[in-house]
Formats: sequence, C-alpha cells, structure tokens
Amino acid sequence: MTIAALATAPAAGAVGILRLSGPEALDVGRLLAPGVPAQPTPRHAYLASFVDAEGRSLDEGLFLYFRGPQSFTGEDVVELQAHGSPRLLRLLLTRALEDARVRPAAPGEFTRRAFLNGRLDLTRAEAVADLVAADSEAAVRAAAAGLSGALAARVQALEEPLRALHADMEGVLSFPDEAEGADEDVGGRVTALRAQAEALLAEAGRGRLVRRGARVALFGPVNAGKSTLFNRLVGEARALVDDEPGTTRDALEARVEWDGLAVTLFDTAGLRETPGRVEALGIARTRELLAGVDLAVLVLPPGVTQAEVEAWTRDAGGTRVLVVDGKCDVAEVSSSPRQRVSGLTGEGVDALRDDMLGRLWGGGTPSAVALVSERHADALRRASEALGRAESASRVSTLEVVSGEVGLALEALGEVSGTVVSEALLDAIFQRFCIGK
Ligand SMILES: Nc1nc2c(c(=O)[nH]1)N(C=O)[C@@H](CNc1ccc(C(=O)N[C@@H](CCC(=O)O)C(=O)O)cc1)CN2
Ligand SMILES: Nc1nc2c(ncn2[C@@H]2O[C@H](COP(=O)(O)OP(=O)(O)OP(=O)(O)O)[C@@H](O)[C@H]2O)c(=O)[nH]1
Ligand SMILES: [Mg+2]
Repeated sequence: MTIAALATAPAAGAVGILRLSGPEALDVGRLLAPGVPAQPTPRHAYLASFVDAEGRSLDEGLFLYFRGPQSFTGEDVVELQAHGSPRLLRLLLTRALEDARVRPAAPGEFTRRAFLNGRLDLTRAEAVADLVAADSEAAVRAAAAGLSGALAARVQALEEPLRALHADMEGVLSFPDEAEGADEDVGGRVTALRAQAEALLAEAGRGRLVRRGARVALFGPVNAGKSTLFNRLVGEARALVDDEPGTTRDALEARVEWDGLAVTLFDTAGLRETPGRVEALGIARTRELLAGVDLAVLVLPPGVTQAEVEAWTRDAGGTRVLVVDGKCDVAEVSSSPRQRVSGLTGEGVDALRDDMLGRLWGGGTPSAVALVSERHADALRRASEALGRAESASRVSTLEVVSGEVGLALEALGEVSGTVVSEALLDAIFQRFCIGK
C-alpha cells in the first residue's frame, strides 16, 4: 500500500515536503501535480503547479520522483516540495489521502520500509532516529557514524565468525566424517567472540552519555559557594546567591554543551545538620538527586576537616565524587592535592570543567563512540551470556550443547543487526520515530 506523510515539521518554514512511498506514489503524486509527465525522469526536479480537486492552483513547487528500488525506501517515492505553510501542506496531504490507494504513514514507516527492503540494516535505521533526536554535537556525530554503518560493521564482525563457528559445529554434528576437524578449538573461538561481545557491550555507557548527555550535580555544605560556581559554569546568573546559609532549597538545573557533549548541571541545597523544615526537604532531595547523576562534585568551603569531607562524600551514595576546594580566592593555600576553584573570580573553573569531562568521558572523542542503545545492550548481554554457557559447555559437555548455545547467541545478535527480528520488535523500535520519517 502507498503511504503518505509530511516529511517536514508542522511549522512555518521556507519549504515543506509531502512524501509518498509505494506502488501508487507516482499516480497519486500526479493527481496533485498534473503538469508532470506520465513518465518523469527519475531524480529530476520538475517545477510544477500543485492543484486541488477542482484543478485550482494551491502552490507552485518542486516535484521529485525516485523510481524504486533507487529511493530511500526502495519503493517508488514522490516528493512534493511546496512552500512551507503548514495549512497548505495539510491540504495537499488530505488530497493525497482522499485516494483509496493511499493511507497515512505510521511513525517511522518510511524508514521501516527502507529496512524491510534491505536499504538499511537495523542499526542504521535506528541511527536515523538518533540523528533526528540528537541535541548535542557529539550526539549528531555519533549518530552520523551509526548511519554510515559504524555499529553495523562492529556487529557484523561478530556475527559472521559466530555464524561460521555455528556452521562448523553443525557440520561436524550432521556429517561427522566429512567435516572432521572443523570443531577444533571451539572453546578458544567462543572465548574470543565472547570478549568481542563484551567490548561492544561496554560501549553502552558511553552511548548513553552521548545520547542523553551527562548529569552532574554540585553538592556540599551550606554556603560553600555552590550556586556561585554553578552560575559561573552555566555562564548566567541562574541561581540565587547569598551569604545566608541555606539559600538554595529546590535543585536547579541547566543544560550546557562542553566539547560537544551535552551536560545537565544541577545546583543543590547545601547539606547541614540542623536545617529548618523546608530546607530539610531540600536536603533530602539533594541526596535523591545525587544517587542518579553520573558525577557529583563536592564543593568544600575553606577550613574543613578530613572527617567532614568523608561524611559528605558518603552523601553521594554510589555516585562518583570529585572533591574541590571552593572560594580559593580567600582560602589559604592548603597542602591538599585537591582542585582549587573560585566561582567568584573564575579561577580554576576551566580546569574543573576539563577534569569533569575527563572523569565523565575518560578521554577519546565523544563522536567516535558506537551508539550502543539499551536495546542493543540487552541483546548483547544475552549473546554474551549464551557464549559464556557455550564456553563452559565446551569443557564439560557435548558439542551439541555448545552449538545450541552459540545458536542462541546468534539469535540475540540478530536482533541488533535486524537479521532476526519479530514484528513486535520492529513495532517497538519504529514507534519512537516521528511521523514522516
Ligand atoms: N528531500 C529529501 N531529503 C532527504 C531525504 C528524503 O527522503 N528527501 N532523506 C530521507 O530520509 C535523507 C536522505 N536519504 C536518502 C537515502 C537514499 C536515497 C536514495 O535515493 N537512494 C538510492 C540512490 C542512491 C544514490 O544515488 O547513490 C539507492 O539507495 O538506491 C535518497 C535519500 C535526508 N534528506
Ligand atoms: N570569596 C568568595 N566568596 C564566594 C565564592 N563563592 C561564593 N561566595 C560567597 O559565599 C556566599 C555563599 O555563596 P553561594 O554560592 O550562595 O553558596 P551555596 O553553597 O550555594 O550556599 P547554599 O545554597 O546556602 O548552600 C555568598 O556570599 C557568595 O558571594 C568564592 O569563590 N569566593
Ligand atoms: Mg546555593
């Protein structure tokens, strides 16, 4: 069936696109643009009049025809590139949908068809959605790498030898005479492939960091200068600052982009023993927040004891803590090896920023990351577990058992590349796309 949707956002813009894909795309497209020849040259931009049912002109725009399979979806595709009026585009879409051979496209359905027609593997189709959703430079670059097949190549480098191993073992099991020796060093091959799966799985954390951005909270005792430092890092006077201890109560957040990486910074209510009622609520909220961030920065006022530092560090729970000496412009030069920073003068702030990025990111360039999603990670984990069982089976059990586990690992990996997918899995994946993508 032919599908239709607006390919551009429903807002006024210079140009808006109505896209059709399917066997009737050209026919229906020509109903809207009757001036276009019956057999248009593929990929040629025709300047055409777009008309309503009575033949009255609605707009003058470009008409593009892609003949399947040389198109994004692999089917016949037609684009009407009109002036970017949302109301005009809805008129054109409605007109296309009046034809019984056309229905509205579901979210992600163009890309889904591209996948089903073998134009893209699943990792690349998902990279399309990542690219549309990317809101930092690192996220754009990582998604672009995925779109050009970076993750697909890594998955393939795992899937192919795994399939060969499986075939070797099945060969020995079915034709023990002909395939003799093909099952040599099965244990070693399984171990190597498992390590490869684990390495890919280990990228999931970095993938999450790039996709969602990092979350960093400033915390510490009241009056340490957290809000002043927060404002300095954000580059705006977002938080209230006062010499009265307990100024910040609700946590504040601000989003910045550092070296291309999106970072959500939180300023929190200062910690102290005997707060008022409202302030105590703020402190409870600080502890809750600290548990969920990627990095907690403990800002110390001058003259604290080691015991205090340890007690505050425990407030961060399991979250990594970076400890800094604040108000360094007035503090005596201490012997502590800690980073010194002043939100008031800006001293040490750039170094602090670099240190935070280093701890969050651990070097390398954020754009080089393979965007391993939670979905990929889940499948990789199952693949790796099956390989773990295959590994022990290779020592204590029969070849049949080893081969069975390797088969399970292959199935799990197939969910990443899309060689083994169910309708339900595809529904779940493409649901998060926007309509028209
Ligand atoms: N106007 C417009 N811009 C767009 C898209 C679109 O559909 N329309 N895209 C869509 O979201 C993206 C581009 N993606 C595309 C991918 C493949 C083909 C295509 O025609 N592929 C053929 C020919 C390849 C070639 O000439 O090298 C093929 O793969 O056979 C077109 C667009 C981004 N920009
Ligand atoms: N000399 C100096 N004073 C600072 C610095 N940072 C903050 N102050 C002062 O210290 C006081 C407290 O600053 P805030 O930034 O509100 O401190 P806070 O840690 O957010 O405090 P609470 O929200 O109450 O926990 C204010 O009077 C600031 O002007 C600094 O780097 N150097
Ligand atoms: Mg504050």
